[in-house]
Amino acid sequence: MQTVRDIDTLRRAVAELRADGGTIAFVPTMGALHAGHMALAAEGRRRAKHLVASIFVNPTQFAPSEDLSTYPRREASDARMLEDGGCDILWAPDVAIMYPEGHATTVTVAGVSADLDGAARPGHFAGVATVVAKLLNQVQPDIALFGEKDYQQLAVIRRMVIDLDVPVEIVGVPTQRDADGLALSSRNAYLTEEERRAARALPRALGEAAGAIKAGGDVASALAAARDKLARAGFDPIDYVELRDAETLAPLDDVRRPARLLAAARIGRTRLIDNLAVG
Ligand SMILES: Nc1ncnc2c1ncn2[C@@H]1O[C@H](COP(=O)(O)OP(=O)(O)OP(=O)(O)O)[C@@H](O)[C@H]1O
Ligand SMILES: CC(C)(CO)[C@@H](O)C(=O)[O-]
Ligand code: BAL
Repeated sequence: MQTVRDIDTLRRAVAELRADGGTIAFVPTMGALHAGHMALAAEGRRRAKHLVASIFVNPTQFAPSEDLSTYPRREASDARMLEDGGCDILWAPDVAIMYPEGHATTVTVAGVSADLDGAARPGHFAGVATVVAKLLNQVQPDIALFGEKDYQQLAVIRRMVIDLDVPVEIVGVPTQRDADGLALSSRNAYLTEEERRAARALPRALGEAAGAIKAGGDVASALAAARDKLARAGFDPIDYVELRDAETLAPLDDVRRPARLLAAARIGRTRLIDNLAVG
């Protein structure tokens, strides 16, 4: 695996892969890799001949009050994991390469970015959409893989790629979970042992709400019960627990269309998100 830190070298390395024939899969990450990221890499390898991954902790998607300065960084062990996962190129630019002096363009995706995490983290999805647009232009892959764990992010990127006519196929990969159901996330590393135990309530609350809704129960009561369970487990604040259209993320109060339960809540200093298909 070749680790690349500037755009000219990246373009040459990608051209060499192209010359070898076959398709290129791309997995963008912020590093601190775990089995969730490696599931994206494995799916990329299944679908394409070559694999490119990026590690870039993108400052523009963090609000000033967020955890940019403490976000886990461990590039050496990440690189070993990617190499073992069959990655050909690790694209690891620094901030001055991604956002050189004079950089002035922002991509905003209206509608699907507006609420949920868009409301809780103002500016977050503009930061994500801008850096993903840049990463896709830099790497120019055939397919790019994103986790369903960040479900709204996946919906924003799908919309952006359609709207900007980006010639790439976006592939969503199911959420990888620990044995007790908690979605794998780099931010789980912030949890104390006690918080980690309490955090199980998040997938369980969503599972119970999904079960109740599928059984024909009242949606508002199922969401209220989920919020209640999270509060009893010590989550505070609970940013949202919502039932949404699985594609547009528009609010829903029944499951006549494919629906998704989405939640975000804080336990101690750690904000966790999760989501589940309903029906
Ligand atoms: N548990 C998971 N299952 C599947 N995909 C995942 C999982 N966790 C992260 N991903 C995906 O990996 C990609 C990179 O995510 P990122 O580097 O932000 O990791 P993360 O664990 O989500 O970190 P964070 O704690 O910041 O949310 C994204 O497409 C994300 O959806
Ligand atoms: C897609 C992404 C790499 C953009 O910075 C990030 O939001 C992430 O890791 O999910
Ligand atoms: N996992 C999405 C990136 C973020 O939370 O900033």
